[in-house]
Amino acid sequence: MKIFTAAQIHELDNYTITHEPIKSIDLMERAAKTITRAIMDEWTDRTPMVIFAGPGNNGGDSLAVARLLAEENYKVSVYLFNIHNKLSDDCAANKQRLIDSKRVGHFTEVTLNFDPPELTEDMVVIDGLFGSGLNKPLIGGFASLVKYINQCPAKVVSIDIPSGLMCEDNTYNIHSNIIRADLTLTLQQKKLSMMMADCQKYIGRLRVLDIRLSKEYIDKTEANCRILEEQDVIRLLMPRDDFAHKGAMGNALIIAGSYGMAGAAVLATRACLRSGVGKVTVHTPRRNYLVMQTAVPEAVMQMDHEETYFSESVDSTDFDALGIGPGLGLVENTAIALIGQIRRTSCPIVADADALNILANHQAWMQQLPSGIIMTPHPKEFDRMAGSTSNNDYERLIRAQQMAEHIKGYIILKGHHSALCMPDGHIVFNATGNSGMATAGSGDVLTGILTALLARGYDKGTACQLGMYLHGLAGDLAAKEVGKESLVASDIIQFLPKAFLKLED
Ligand SMILES: NC(=O)C1=CN([C@@H]2O[C@H](COP(=O)(O)OP(=O)(O)OC[C@H]3O[C@@H](n4cnc5c(N)ncnc54)[C@H](O)[C@@H]3O)[C@@H](O)[C@H]2O)[C@H](O)CC1
Ligand SMILES: [K+]
Repeated sequence: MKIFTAAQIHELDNYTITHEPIKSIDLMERAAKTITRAIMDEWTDRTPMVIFAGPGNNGGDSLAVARLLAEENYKVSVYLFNIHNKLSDDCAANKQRLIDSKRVGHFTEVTLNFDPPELTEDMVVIDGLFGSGLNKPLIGGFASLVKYINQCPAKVVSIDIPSGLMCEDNTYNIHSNIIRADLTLTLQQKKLSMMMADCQKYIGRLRVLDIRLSKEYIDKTEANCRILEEQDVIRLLMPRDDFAHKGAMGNALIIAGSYGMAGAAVLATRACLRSGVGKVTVHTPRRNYLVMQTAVPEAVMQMDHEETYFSESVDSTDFDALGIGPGLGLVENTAIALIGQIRRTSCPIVADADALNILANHQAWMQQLPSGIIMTPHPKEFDRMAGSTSNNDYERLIRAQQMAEHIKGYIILKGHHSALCMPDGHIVFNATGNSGMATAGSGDVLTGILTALLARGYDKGTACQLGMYLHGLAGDLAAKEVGKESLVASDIIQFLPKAFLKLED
């Protein structure tokens, strides 16, 4: 699914109106019918509905919904906020339709003073104050109204987007003046702010409603951000040749583990082996020998000269991909070996965990990274690498996007919806995964998967998309079996085969 900007959404709206063609008021009616059906799926006509409508088309939608619910025998009270005595045309038309229908129990047009109704637990508030046309933070009377709604015990449904929330950047928003919805019914496409973990508290549960806006516009319009879906991923899968032999299926090298962190090497290596690669070699400190041989007998061992840490870069000419970083530790010898390794490696590289922490500690090295490098930081690792803390998830995302463009690399910012920032500035959000995967070792597994896919011959952008999707999907399948609370990183590996099978089906 493409994620359009507020400006593009507006264009999409207009394009639909002129090309379908359909009158804008009829399009609003179509949207309102879809929204009404979604509300009726959730609450019966015994639930009193209180509608707060704004002066624009979001308000127009909600007035139409009020009328349609009343026609379905819902008890409906409506407050239309028209403090500047200026309604959009379709909002004004829907005000008239609502008055004419005579079905709505209570209708107040607020022009000056507002006496708020009592909102009780059994009620549902429909928030149609502002939608994608919001252009500045809410203040004054609207801010007070938002606060009043937020502290009431009623359930809150937002139409299109919680009022007060911007579609994209909320850095300079006033967060106390944003509706905290229980359910958001967004129209046609998700908005960028809906992908941010720190905006989830406003959005609540999210449903995307298809209001049949122009498919032609959606298909032909370039979007900077998109959400990865199963059908996209299935198209990315390479078939496995029936006559494949291990030599042709890729040769991966994992450099991981230090004394006390052998587990990270085990997880990355096992995940790599489970992701379709022909052969995996793991380079790790001597003392990990027994652990590795026992835990991952399928892997080839390559022992470092040192007992407890990675000390010297190795020849990687025979390998098709390198995964480096899990459990590596931060000693200075390792740091020097790491940059040496990155410099002498010509195959694709995945750098994770301590590889990223080392780069963060040696900012000058950040400028020397080979183009095409793949880095998989979680937010804290990213902030360390970027040399600054971001105030919010949007700011961090934009920084990651800029960094990916600058170093011409791929950055997978891990999180609620992991975001892949590509060297050309595009951002791809992952839709799989769950909170149970926020557990030690989960990132090491991703490193292993990515390294395998690269070695197997996927190009970097494809490997990143496929890798993060499979990682999340395996986590979702694991969570179904063991629950999110008990999920550990090994479970993700255990469910990788089922994740591949699901895509291949
Ligand atoms: N494309 C679609 O999917 C469809 C969307 N619909 C609905 O239309 C709204 C967007 O409507 P629009 O009229 O453009 O904007 P709003 O209703 O969000 O508000 C515009 C209104 O508010 C003023 N304003 C903006 N910011 C503030 C502020 N901080 N304080 C006070 N006033 C503010 C602005 O000047 C305008 O007057 C979309 O979300 C959908 O709900 C269509 O109905 C169907 C197709
Ligand atoms: K709204």
